[in-house]
Amino acid sequence: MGTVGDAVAATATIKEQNGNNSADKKPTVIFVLGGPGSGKGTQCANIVKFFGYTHLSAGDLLRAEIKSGSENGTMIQNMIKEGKIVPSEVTIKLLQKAMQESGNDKFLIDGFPRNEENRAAFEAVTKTEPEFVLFFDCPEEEMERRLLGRNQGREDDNIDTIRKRFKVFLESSLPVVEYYNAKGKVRKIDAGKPVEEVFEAVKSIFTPKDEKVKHRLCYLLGIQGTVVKSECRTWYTENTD
Ligand SMILES: Nc1ncnc2c1ncn2[C@@H]1O[C@H](COP(=O)(O)OP(=O)(O)OP(=O)(O)O)[C@@H](O)[C@H]1O
Ligand SMILES: Nc1ccn([C@@H]2O[C@H](COP(=O)(O)O)[C@@H](O)[C@H]2O)c(=O)n1
Ligand SMILES: [Mg+2]
Repeated sequence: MGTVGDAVAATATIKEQNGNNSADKKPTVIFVLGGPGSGKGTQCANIVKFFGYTHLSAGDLLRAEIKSGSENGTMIQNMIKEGKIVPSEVTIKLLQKAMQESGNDKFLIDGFPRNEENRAAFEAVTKTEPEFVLFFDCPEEEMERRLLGRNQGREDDNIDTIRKRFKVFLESSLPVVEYYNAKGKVRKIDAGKPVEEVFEAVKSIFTPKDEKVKHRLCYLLGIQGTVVKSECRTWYTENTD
């Protein structure tokens, strides 16, 4: 398992390769975490449509790296088959490249950071803290059912690797969620529900408070026949700064 020492070494290597980018404007980053099969990719696709973020899945980037025939391909493939976490240096380089190429400045980084080494190296290299962490909380039996039914030809969607991935999630990834929770940055979603219901909860996290007020007011004004104007005023006073 990677240590904080490894993370510092990875940071030094990436800095050497990238030069000093400290003058660059920092992007908005949201980390999307949750167990394997909790629905991170599914919900990120919805968030992209509604809120204009660029979705970067660390797992997808690693799988694309294998397909590209890169020198790291075999190592990455073996790690994924075993449900292990690829060294941060490799994953962060892929993330940084994808961020630069996107032309966007708002990112959903899905499935990263997966362990303490990922977290420390990303912050050290990019000097970027996430705006918040969207955490999909889902029972293990439900995640197992979803992964076994996913049918996308993923080499790690078999029961042996799934069990290894669950273990890594509990031992290495949950502590990262706890780290951000202690900083008040975690927005937890009950991800065991149907896709549409989960997205309703996600939307309310991404929708600014004044937008929520506007939507509610429009709703109340739309049914004015049954809801009197004074009730609208009371609601508005109670729900605005
Ligand atoms: N809320 C849901 N209810 C039922 N099925 C779902 C739900 N969300 C996603 N799924 C399905 O579960 C499977 C896994 O979803 P998804 O790929 O989004 O998970 P993930 O968290 O990205 O998983 P991984 O970490 O393995 O990449 C997919 O087949 C998807 O269609
Ligand atoms: N930060 C990460 C993210 C993923 N991996 C490896 O990829 C596998 C699949 O990831 P998904 O998010 O697509 O489920 C994962 O099990 C790891 O082997 C990684 O190393 N580091
Ligand atoms: Mg995914």
